Amino acid sequence: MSPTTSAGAAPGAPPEQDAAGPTVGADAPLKARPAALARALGLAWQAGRRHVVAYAALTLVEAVVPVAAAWLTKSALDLVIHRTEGATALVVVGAALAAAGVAAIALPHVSRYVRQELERRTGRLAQDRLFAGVERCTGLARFEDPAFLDRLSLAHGSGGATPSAVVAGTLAICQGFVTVLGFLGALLVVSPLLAGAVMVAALPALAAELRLSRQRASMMWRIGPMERREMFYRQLLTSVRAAKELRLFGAGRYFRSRMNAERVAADAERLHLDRRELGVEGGLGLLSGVIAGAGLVWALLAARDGLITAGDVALLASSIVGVQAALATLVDEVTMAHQQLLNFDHFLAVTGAEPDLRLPVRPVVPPALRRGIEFRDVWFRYSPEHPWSLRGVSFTIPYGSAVGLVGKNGAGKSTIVKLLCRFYDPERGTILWDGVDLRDLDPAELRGRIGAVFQDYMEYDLTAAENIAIGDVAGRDRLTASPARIEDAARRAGVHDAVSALPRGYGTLLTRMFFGPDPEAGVVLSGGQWQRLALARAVLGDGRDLLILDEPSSGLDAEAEAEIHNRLREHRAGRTSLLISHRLGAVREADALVVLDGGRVAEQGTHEELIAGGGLYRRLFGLQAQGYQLTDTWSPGDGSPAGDSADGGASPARARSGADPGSA
Ligand SMILES: Nc1ncnc2c1ncn2[C@@H]1O[C@H](COP(=O)(O)OP(=O)(O)OP(=O)(O)O)[C@@H](O)[C@H]1O
Repeated sequence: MSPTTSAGAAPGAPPEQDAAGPTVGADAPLKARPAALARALGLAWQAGRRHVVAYAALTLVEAVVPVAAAWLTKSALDLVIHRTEGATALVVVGAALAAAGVAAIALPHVSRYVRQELERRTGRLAQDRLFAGVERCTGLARFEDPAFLDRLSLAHGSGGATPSAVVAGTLAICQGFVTVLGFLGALLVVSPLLAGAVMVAALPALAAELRLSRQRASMMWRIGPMERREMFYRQLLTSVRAAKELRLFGAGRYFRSRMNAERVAADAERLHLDRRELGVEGGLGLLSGVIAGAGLVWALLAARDGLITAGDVALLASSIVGVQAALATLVDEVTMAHQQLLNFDHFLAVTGAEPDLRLPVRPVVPPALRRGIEFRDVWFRYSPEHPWSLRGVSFTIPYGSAVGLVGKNGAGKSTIVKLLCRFYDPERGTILWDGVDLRDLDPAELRGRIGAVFQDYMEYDLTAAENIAIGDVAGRDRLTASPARIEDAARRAGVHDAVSALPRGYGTLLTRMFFGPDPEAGVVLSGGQWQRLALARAVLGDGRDLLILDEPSSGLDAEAEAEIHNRLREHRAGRTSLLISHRLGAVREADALVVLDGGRVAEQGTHEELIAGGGLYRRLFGLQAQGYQLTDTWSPGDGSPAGDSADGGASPARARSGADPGSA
């Protein structure tokens, strides 16, 4: 299966339409789906039923108030001018009018309060659902798919606010309808013709606004990649890691101009749409104004001729303004809800996406490793557009033995590690865990049996203890490793002394990010100390069947590296492990070595066998050993014991992480 297609899709097949929404990675949706509306309302309902009900009740009352106020004003005027009733009626109407005024002032505040709480609740629920959806991506391929990343950022932006905005929008639409109907009723009483004209003017406005909202959603989709690139440059310009190089190379200005260029391009798209909106909305506003003006002139003339009363004129004026205001709100709300729903589709696509890796219907719980792990004719590429990274790789990691993986940069070593952890599936061939295909195992269970230090290990902005405890997360809300286990892992990784010497020992925060008044609150570790912490994390889970060490000591000084390797050798004793290092001296003692070249296994055997074989390994080893000779006696390729000397072999080289031994 290709890593970029949905689970179960054949390589090269079009992406699947998932049940919950549009396909992850598909084009921008342009039609709001009723299913999306139902899901958004459902989410808001789950987040806060009482708030939805209260908000609905308040909205309906708000809808009726202006119509009631207009009728009451008309009645009051007619009572005053025609004196048909006594003072009591006037007092009642006046009191009712005052109550309507109070309601008109107070209700928006109350409903805003309710709406804000509803927003917070749905926002929390939506965020949790979104990240649960992200967690369902058990592999890595989705995180390398730009279309998915765009969808994710839009989903993040829209998911939290959308359900409550859709509830508010739907209710505002209902409110608009009630208000419009009330005023139209009033208008019909005074002038059916005018009522018709006001209504007809509103329909093109509705259609135009809907069209604009589709264009806005599509524009947001188009500028998504620009915004992501802009964000990348922004983060780069403020990142501590990048600061050294940016200053040394004077590259800050270059990245600033690229950041600005992205913003300019995105803003040009926004401006284009804003202009279109201005034209359309300005034209529609003009049309409404003409209708309202004509209606008022007619009403004044009709009142002068005695055809209608002064109260009717007041009612007509309120109704025209009320209908147009309600229609404008209606149009705005429909547009807004439509746009929110289009964005909500991204949320649904992420939360409803199938897992990126095919999961077995009845996953096998991986048995404790007893025989070993076998790569059998494994072919893999990161996507159909990429070249093969592994081409028919076959080798075995026998139970209880240490296998070293060596090869030049790009040979495929880290790719093998990623396949072993099942971050991707091979396109052809199989990886067997005691004879069981990795694809038949539960990925979480499989990963629970593996301890690993990755080449690009993480540095968490947490305490030292937490940085280690993350290596064995059992609970959902808290880290469960005991202080004794954490300390034991730190000792094995040779970082206990350094951590103990920190201002607050294991409780020291390893970042200056969350700064405060306390200078001891956070410290910054050296690269090698961070690497040791990553190592401690990997060796924390004691019962793990397989230990993977991808360049575990690249950042350490020579003495520290020797010490760490001794400790790790003790820790590995009798365990199954896969070691990757460009420093061949660090892996030569492995039980077997697998040499990769261009995604193929070039040779396999013990250090002695490979040296005797005179192939790639011998050449690489010779080149490294040459750099460490006290006397210049080694000649690459002659296989003389000098290369196998203590200096040439066992002493750790000072190559940096990722250095190509071929170019040492
Ligand atoms: N995420 C990725 N997407 C696309 N191609 C990738 C990705 N990761 C690695 N590759 C490609 O796969 C090939 C093997 O890379 P890999 O990282 O496995 O090599 P490596 O032997 O670990 O190299 P190094 O010694 O430099 O760490 C390379 O050609 C690389 O460009």
